[in-house]
Amino acid sequence: MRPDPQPALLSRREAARPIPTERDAPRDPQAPYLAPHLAPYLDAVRQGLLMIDRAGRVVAANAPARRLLDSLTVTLETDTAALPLLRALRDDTAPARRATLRALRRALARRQPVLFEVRRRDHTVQVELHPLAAGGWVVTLEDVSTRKATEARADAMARLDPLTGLPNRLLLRERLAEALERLARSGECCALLLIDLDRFKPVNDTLGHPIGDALLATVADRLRSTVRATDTVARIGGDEFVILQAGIRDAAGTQALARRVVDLIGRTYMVEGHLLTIGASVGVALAPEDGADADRLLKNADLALYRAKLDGRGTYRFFEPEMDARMQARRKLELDMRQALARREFQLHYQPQLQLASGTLIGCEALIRWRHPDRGLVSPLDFIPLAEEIGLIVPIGEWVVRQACRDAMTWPDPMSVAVNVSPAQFKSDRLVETIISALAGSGLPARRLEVEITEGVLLQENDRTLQTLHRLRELGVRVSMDDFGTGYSSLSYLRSFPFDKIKIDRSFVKDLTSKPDGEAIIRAIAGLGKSLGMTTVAEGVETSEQMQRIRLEGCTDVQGYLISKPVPAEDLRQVFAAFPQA
Ligand SMILES: Nc1nc2c(ncn2[C@@H]2O[C@@H]3COP(=O)(O)O[C@H]4[C@@H](O)[C@H](n5cnc6c(=O)[nH]c(N)nc65)O[C@@H]4COP(=O)(O)O[C@H]3[C@H]2O)c(=O)[nH]1
Repeated sequence: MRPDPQPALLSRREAARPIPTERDAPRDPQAPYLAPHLAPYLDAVRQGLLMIDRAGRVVAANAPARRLLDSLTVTLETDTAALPLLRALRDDTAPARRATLRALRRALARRQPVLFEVRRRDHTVQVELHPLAAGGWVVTLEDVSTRKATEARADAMARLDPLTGLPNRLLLRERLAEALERLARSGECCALLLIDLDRFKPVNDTLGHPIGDALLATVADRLRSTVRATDTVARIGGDEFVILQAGIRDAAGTQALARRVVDLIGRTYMVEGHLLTIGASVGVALAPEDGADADRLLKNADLALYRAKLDGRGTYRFFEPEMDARMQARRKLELDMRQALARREFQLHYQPQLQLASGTLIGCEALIRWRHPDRGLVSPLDFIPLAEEIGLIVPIGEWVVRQACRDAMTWPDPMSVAVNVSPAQFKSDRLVETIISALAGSGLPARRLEVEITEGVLLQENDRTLQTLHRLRELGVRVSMDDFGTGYSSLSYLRSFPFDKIKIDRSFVKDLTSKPDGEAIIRAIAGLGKSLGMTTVAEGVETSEQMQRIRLEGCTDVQGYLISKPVPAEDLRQVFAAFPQA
């Protein structure tokens, strides 16, 4: 037997009837809809309530329902047919209205509950239809304008960076999508400028986050002040900003903007009594030539930014297709490097250090080499920075320490071995444990191991770094400061930790004979070392004249091609034999 077909909400004829208007309103509009004895109960309900019978007629409506319908400028009349009434509940926006009607039609046909929202100016009413088992429907109406306004505010907040008030990555993405749509529709081009602050981290680390935050807010103001109202300035990361330049005609305007950004950000800041200088590197990608989708544009702007940083920072670069090729090469290097450890392609070379007073060799610095299957011997300068960037320096550095300790055990006591330790290794937490295990595994006494660090190490998380350095000192490992004088706070770092040794950068040794102040600098550092009880090693000594001067200026040790180039472990015996034993 076929089930009883559910009656339609309205017959065709009824549905075609126009919605009654104010003019047709009965004298007592409440009368037909609620039995007088029910009215006080249903009118007390907060929600609007409409009851629709099996024939699709509104048979009851409480007062809140009438008020809400009124607010939507829909009039309820005697004998109002439900479907035209529901149809009259429409959004002001055509697409939303079509979607609502479609959902309504489907739900009515299948007799399923349906919920939709009706927006009219600043009003939003939520309408919910529930089919009744016996036929007919109950409709609830609720004013959700306040909730909607709160949600809209929260939505807007979720798209803003709270610190600077600038659009965040999410909003930037939306604006970029709109710009690309305009590009497809009307050919209006746009540019994406990716801005990375140079030297922001040291400010944040040394002066604290409140100062860093205030600085970022000022940077945001400066960026805002230099763009047009149609452009978007966004903050998408700690010290990363983006400008989406809309409606550009040629690259000249973008170039001028990029130049302005570098100049503006590079000007001095006064933040809570601190005079600060930072810089900006900018990578630029243009749509459509550098990409017509958001991901491609962002990626290419990022490649251009990478180039700007490589070229010394404080500058801007436009994307060029060869940058992509270079990045591919970098990726290949990265892949090769990841395999190099397992394939035993790394090797240590050692460069001896000579004690000037005794004329004896006191130890060697371990310098890594990569014997690449296709490229031959690769200099650490060509792969250590990348290894640091991608964190691979941690396992590589571990291998260096273990191998260096094993090799040093074959040298005459008390010759020591010095290893370079990168900032990323200090961050990894494993450094001290690795060193303890390398010493234990090789049997090398801690006093024969030396750790060389550069200013880069001390620039990061100072307290934790100093703790690690102190732990190493407690083990008996010596700590030396490498490339002294090349950073801008070398002197202040000498006060923060009792280094055993200062290594004077080879640029000063090179200047020794060519620049008048070369001698004075070496003399000053040697004097400083002496008064602080630290040995001083001059690096990069290539001529006997340089060695002579260095001796006169008071340095204790020398290292350089004059003594020996870095050599493989197996050639060291020969080098040692050429010098008197300690
Ligand atoms: N022109 C000239 N150069 C001289 C002379 N004497 C030594 N050198 C070179 O100067 C560099 C000294 O090492 P560094 O300043 O620690 O600088 C090192 C160090 O920062 C890094 N490095 C090397 N091995 C390691 C390692 O195992 N771990 C880490 N983290 N870094 C390493 O790579 C840098 C470069 O290493 P190398 O290419 O081996 O370059 C070495 C060495 O070969 C000289 O008389 N004249």
